[in-house]
Amino acid sequence: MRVDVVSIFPDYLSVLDLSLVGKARQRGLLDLRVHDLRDWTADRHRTVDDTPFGGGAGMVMRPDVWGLAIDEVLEPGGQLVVPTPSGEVFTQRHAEELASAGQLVFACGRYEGIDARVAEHYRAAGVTVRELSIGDYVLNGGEVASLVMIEAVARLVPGMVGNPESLVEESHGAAGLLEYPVYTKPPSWAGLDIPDVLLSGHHARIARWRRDRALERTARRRPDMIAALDPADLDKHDVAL
Ligand SMILES: Nc1ccccc1-c1cnco1
Repeated sequence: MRVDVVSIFPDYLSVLDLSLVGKARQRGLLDLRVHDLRDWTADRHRTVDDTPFGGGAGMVMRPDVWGLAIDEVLEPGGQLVVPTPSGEVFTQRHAEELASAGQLVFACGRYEGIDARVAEHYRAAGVTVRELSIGDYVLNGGEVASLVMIEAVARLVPGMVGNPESLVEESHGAAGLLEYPVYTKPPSWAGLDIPDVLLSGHHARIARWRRDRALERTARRRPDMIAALDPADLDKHDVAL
């Protein structure tokens, strides 16, 4: 998979040289390229933004500069990802969909955003354009959101992680529930012991305990996920004793 990131702060993406994504690049599993949007400007000041039509505070990123950059970087069949607070909220489902693309181009907007005609232009040209938010909070730009999405997508690329079983995300995937609490040695710490059932060696009871804790935690923290559970799946969480 090829991933391109276009930003006015390309150094922000240098963290991608580390860890999982860095290893994937070295192993040729991921072709990651970072570009400075200003390389597609023609003026002395390398201008990428201007005042908004209709007035208002802040600046808007120019469509002509973005168009030159995306025209050069986007391959046929590649998808355009525009991190934006006004986008669909990014979920594991989006990560799975994006992981099957041949190329992803992340357009990192700053200021008040990118001129709306950019997304409109590429959609009209038949390009899949995904305007995605990573959550309801304000960031200064799309770089951090791109890092989040690139990590979520890259780890799904075949060969990226050693044990494919670990890809079935406990918190957002296998059972549609949040992860149950986990414990490791020492068995007693700060006057706190681990639940006895986890020492029982009774696997069915352990599985039941874990399912119950996951259901409790999900009901308390993410009632929306409980509401989204397919009743037919509910028996998936049931464990015969
Ligand atoms: N706040 C932002 C500003 C610029 C580009 C993306 C975002 C964003 C993405 N997900 C949440 O916020």
